[in-house]
Amino acid sequence: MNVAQSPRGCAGPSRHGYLRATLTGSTLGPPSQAPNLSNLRATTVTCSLRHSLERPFWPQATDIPIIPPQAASQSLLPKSAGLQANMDLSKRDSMELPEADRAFLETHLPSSRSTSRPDLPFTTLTFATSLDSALALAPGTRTVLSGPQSKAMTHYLRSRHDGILIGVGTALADDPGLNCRIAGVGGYGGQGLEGQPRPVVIDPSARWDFSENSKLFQLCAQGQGRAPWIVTALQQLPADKAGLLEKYGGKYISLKMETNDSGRHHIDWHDLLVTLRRNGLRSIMVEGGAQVINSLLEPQSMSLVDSVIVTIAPTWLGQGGVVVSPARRRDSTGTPVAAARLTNIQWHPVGEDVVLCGQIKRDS
Ligand SMILES: NC(=O)c1ccc[n+]([C@@H]2O[C@H](COP(=O)([O-])OP(=O)(O)OC[C@H]3O[C@@H](n4cnc5c(N)ncnc54)[C@H](O)[C@@H]3O)[C@@H](O)[C@H]2O)c1
Ligand SMILES: Nc1nc(=O)c(N)c(NC[C@H](O)[C@H](O)[C@H](O)COP(=O)(O)O)[nH]1
Repeated sequence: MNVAQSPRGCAGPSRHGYLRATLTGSTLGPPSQAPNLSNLRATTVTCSLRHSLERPFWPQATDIPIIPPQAASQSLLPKSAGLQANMDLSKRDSMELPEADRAFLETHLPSSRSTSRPDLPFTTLTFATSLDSALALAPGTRTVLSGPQSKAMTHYLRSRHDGILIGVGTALADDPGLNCRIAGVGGYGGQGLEGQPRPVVIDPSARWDFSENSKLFQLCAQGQGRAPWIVTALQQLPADKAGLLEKYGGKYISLKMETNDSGRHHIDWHDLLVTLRRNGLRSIMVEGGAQVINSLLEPQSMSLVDSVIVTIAPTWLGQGGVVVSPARRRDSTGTPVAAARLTNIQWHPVGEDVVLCGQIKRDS
């Protein structure tokens, strides 16, 4: 089977359009732990760099394992994974990212590229996706996509940014730690909280019912992470939650947000990023989920993104997942056009995944 697709798994901007597969010969190759497609000799997927709009045309993944078994124990992990077996238990949770797996990132990171706007943080959009552009099997379902090496890469990215931003949907689904577990950063053999990013959660109506038992606050208590800043549209804040945040050095940030007819909030990304910069965050990695990413990829916001680093796992999650797919865009004649395109592209195999780095093309 040989197909050309957009990062979200589409073969064309519309049923009658034709996606120009601008990458010849660059294929992901047969995923080493692909679902059992024994009737196919090889699966070659050529990923174009354009977000198209149509629903993915991949067949429903029904009778095939949707998540290949991860290496069940450390002893199965290749040494290069940085998660060697028999590690010193005091660093049990920490990871390492070999130099060979980090050098290619350098030109896409804040230190080597400062944002051209001093009032804004350097903003990196980074997430892990399936071959059909899904972040998770279903809303509210935390789904492991990254292999151990690209997971370590994500944690390395966290050590290189002042802040890490998610939406409340991710906080509710994952109970995430949102810290960095690279060996040598604060809490993992380093000083204080050096290298630990500030978690930022967009939660307009304060839906996140966090407590001392939330993973993030447990890490704070252990000196292995920072307390979150929660961005809300509320002026009156829940006192108990505000008290818990303050206890660990976090806070609510109230920001004016537009609401649509159904009462859904829509943050102004420029306002948010200026506010975070004013609070001292010089760089932010936006990790997801899909609603956060799709809104940041809207025409009026996408120019705020300085760098894109996407981990593509060799897995189809099938229809019904949480999909990254920006809103439809049309040209002046009303014809559907690609929503966004990357430029200055680099593809790097990391373990069984491939990592795509680039910048959003300005005339996207
Ligand atoms: N694979 C990955 O890299 C990755 C990363 C993050 C999350 N996830 C997964 O994605 C799922 C969560 O994604 P999701 O899309 O459901 O939720 P989300 O994390 O995008 O949060 C959605 C909520 O955040 C707020 N929000 C988001 N964008 C906003 C905007 N522009 N203005 C105002 N408020 C905004 C709203 O309250 C919205 O309901 C979970 O299953 C999680 O495990 C995967
Ligand atoms: N890079 C990446 N690969 C994945 O397979 C996956 N599921 C996520 N998901 C990101 C999301 O933001 C998760 O909530 C945090 O990754 C939680 O993980 P931590 O507890 O912070 O380590 N990210």
